[in-house]
Amino acid sequence: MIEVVNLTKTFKKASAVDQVNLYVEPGEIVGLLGPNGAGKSTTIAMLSTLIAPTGGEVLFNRKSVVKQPSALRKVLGVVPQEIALYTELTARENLQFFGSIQKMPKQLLKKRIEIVLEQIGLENEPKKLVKHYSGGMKRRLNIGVALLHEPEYLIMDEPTVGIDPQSRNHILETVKKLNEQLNMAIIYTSHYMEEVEFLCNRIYIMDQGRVIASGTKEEIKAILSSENKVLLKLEKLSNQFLNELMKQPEISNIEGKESIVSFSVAKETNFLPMLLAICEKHKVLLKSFQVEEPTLEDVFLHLTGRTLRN
Ligand SMILES: Nc1ncnc2c1ncn2[C@@H]1O[C@H](COP(=O)(O)OP(=O)(O)OP(=O)(O)O)[C@@H](O)[C@H]1O
Repeated sequence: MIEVVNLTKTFKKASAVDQVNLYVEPGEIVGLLGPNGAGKSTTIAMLSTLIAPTGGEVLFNRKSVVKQPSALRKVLGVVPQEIALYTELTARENLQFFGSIQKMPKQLLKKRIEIVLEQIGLENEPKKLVKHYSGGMKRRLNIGVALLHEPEYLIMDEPTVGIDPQSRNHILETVKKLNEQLNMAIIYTSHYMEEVEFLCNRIYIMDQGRVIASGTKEEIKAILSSENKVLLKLEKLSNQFLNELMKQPEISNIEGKESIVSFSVAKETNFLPMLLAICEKHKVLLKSFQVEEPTLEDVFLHLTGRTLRN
């Protein structure tokens, strides 16, 4: 098990990571969710022994990683946010190169390269140079490099940023397979709430260097268990209608865009008579309405007053 205890990193007095506590058990997928600058990359840089903490500890099987980094390094793969590949080489040549600088035995490396190429879905691109790859293919190869030594824990730092939807789905499916078939533990950082919801068993939500919520999806959403989100589809949005909604004390987080309006309301509130009366008053035609359970995005908004992707 990897444990992070009161982990802190300060850059020139500015706190990038502030007293973070988290753990990852073998075989689970843990999500680190947070907006840009939340401290996710800095946390995993310390987790993967790339930078030293200012305070706190990283433990692997109860032993300090700072004092003894090699035990964790042996079982850890890291997929960095930046693509680090040789573009004048093929995928196989890149894997060959990265395997040999890790001093992997020749026969083992040969075998692992074939397995990894299949895992990342690049087995049918033997002659193509990486410079001719799409962004998504490069990301897949970047993941492949981290898989060469068959890690038990894999850290992935925003692996789907800036790639096409097809490659994104491929990466998400690969992550699921690695976890389900090989029991690999994955630490997955993202600012895409849907990815974290789809993949992760447990989630840590970070903001401004701190963990502001953690637990299973259900536990985190239970923070808002007293509220539902209501989505209205109108024929046409009017400002008077929105203003009148904003005056209602029982509803909050009102947003209106084009013909869609959303707001939060306490679960036990019977808001329909009030809503229909406002529609009637402002001659707004209500085409449909939907009551939804809260999402992780709603929890983030509730805790910070901001959206994840602003
Ligand atoms: N080497 C550094 N020197 C100074 N400040 C840094 C350094 N690395 C990170 N920071 C600052 O620490 C804070 C956290 O950054 P970090 O990259 O960990 O966030 P993040 O959640 O990974 O965001 P992103 O998704 O943009 O990578 C930011 O304010 C960032 O500017």
